[in-house]
Amino acid sequence: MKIKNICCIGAGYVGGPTMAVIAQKCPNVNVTVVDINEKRIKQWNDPDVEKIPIYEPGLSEIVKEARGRNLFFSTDVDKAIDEADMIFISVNTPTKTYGIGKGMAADLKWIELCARQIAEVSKNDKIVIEKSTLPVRTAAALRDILDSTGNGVKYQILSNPEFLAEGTAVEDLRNPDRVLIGGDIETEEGREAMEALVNIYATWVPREKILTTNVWSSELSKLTANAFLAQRVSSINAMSELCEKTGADINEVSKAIGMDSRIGPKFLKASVGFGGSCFQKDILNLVYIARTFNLNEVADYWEQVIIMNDHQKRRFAANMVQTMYNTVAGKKIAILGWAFKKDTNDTRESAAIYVADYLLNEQAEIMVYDPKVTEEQIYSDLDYLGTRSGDANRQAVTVVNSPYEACEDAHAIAVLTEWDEFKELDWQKLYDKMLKPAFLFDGRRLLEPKTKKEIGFEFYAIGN
Ligand SMILES: NC(=O)c1ccc[n+]([C@@H]2O[C@H](COP(=O)([O-])OP(=O)(O)OC[C@H]3O[C@@H](n4cnc5c(N)ncnc54)[C@H](O)[C@@H]3O)[C@@H](O)[C@H]2O)c1
Ligand SMILES: O=c1ccn([C@@H]2O[C@H](COP(=O)(O)OP(=O)(O)O[C@H]3O[C@H](CO)[C@@H](O)[C@H](O)[C@H]3O)[C@@H](O)[C@H]2O)c(=O)[nH]1
Repeated sequence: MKIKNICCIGAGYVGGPTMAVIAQKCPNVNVTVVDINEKRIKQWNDPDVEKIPIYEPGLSEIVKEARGRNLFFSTDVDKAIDEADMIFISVNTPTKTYGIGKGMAADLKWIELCARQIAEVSKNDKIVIEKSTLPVRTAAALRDILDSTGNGVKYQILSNPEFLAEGTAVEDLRNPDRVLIGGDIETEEGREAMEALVNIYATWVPREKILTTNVWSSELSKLTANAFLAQRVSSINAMSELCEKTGADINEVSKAIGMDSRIGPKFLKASVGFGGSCFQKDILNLVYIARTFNLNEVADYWEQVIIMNDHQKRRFAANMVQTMYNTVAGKKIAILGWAFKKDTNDTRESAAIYVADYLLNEQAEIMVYDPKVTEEQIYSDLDYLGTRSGDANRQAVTVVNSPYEACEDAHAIAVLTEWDEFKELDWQKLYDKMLKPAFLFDGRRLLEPKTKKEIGFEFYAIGN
């Protein structure tokens, strides 16, 4: 089966970069990324390619090369569905904020809307691909909806979860550890559909890295991968607290255990807590699924990863208050870094939001500097928590364009994202601008302690 037209519904952090790379690698396939968010599509089409809505190293260059050639961004969802042989669904699947499963289950309303729209518009057979992260067995619901029109159109449903990490999306897409494709391996049509998708990826991914499984294994593998990764971060963060009490150093512990080839060195960096749109949401979803099957021990086991992460964020902020003589009321605190990790402008579930909220409850005055996150986004993150009014957030928080401005007359600095540029700052200059004693809290183990202490900082780092 030769694929000529691909449609991707959802022009977000996954749909945008993933389709840009497919378009670049497969110049003979037309790729149209559609979204109901007009502003987002307008940004993707901005003549100034640096203004595309997602910051990822290397992405603007790819968009520049492929956009207008075989990569298109549009709000005309129906047209793109109609023309496509293959449709990726890459819409958001956040944690539900209402009704049954509130705060735990994945909200599948956008997925269902896509399925209904595909069913309504399609006039010829299609391969429909779950790119979004979904609860295991969602494909069965998609099939029900797609097959319910009775218009004779046949669908093959595949699961093709995305494993890219933000900040390294382009590199991860170009050189994935594996590509996972789940489908109906029992039927000829199912195998053909899987082969069509395998062929797209095989343009640039070695065949042995393309894994095919049944649909349920593929859906569940995505949740499992995120649960395992997040569990490593919570495990090392749990140990960081013990390090702080015992004189052990978490970086030394990480290195020592990571050299065991059975453990491996990655994802053992202690931090102020993991953030991002995926880990928490996917584990909560996993916990919810386990509970619906009455697997309470399984659910409790994974829930602990989240409990530990919430504790890490809270205890970092509490330690700041305690260290600064048990009060930060009226004190100016500079937060360096708002994104949930470096090299992205994404702030979803960023630890910085929760640390700031905690400090604001203690009546601190906050200055924020992040190289990629906008002022509008920072206020919207705080407003979303609903802890205080929008006016109160704007009164207590100031967003600035330079770290030096953030530190003017500050009592403390908290480094909450591991941006490389923070390592290169003129720390003497920052110190000189601050009130004394000048406190420096490193939530990322980014900074070299010795030189900071020599300057005169009261220096505290996670797990030290
Ligand atoms: N962000 C990541 O790094 C990452 C990595 C792997 C997997 N995922 C998963 O991929 C999915 C998408 O994540 P994201 O970060 O790209 O989300 P996102 O919020 O950045 O993008 C989703 C987009 O879908 C659009 N949308 C929603 N319903 C629509 C509809 N009916 N028609 C057209 N457009 C619609 C939204 O307007 C939005 O722009 C989620 O399931 C997520 O769990 C995300
Ligand atoms: O040793 C580590 C590694 C990560 N983190 C933090 O963990 C969070 C998540 O980081 P990362 O996994 O690198 O970024 P994401 O973009 O959230 O990617 C995860 O979530 C995606 C969405 O499902 C998956 O596709 C990826 O494979 C998975 O790594 C960030 O806050 C990191 O700072 C740590 O604190 N210590």
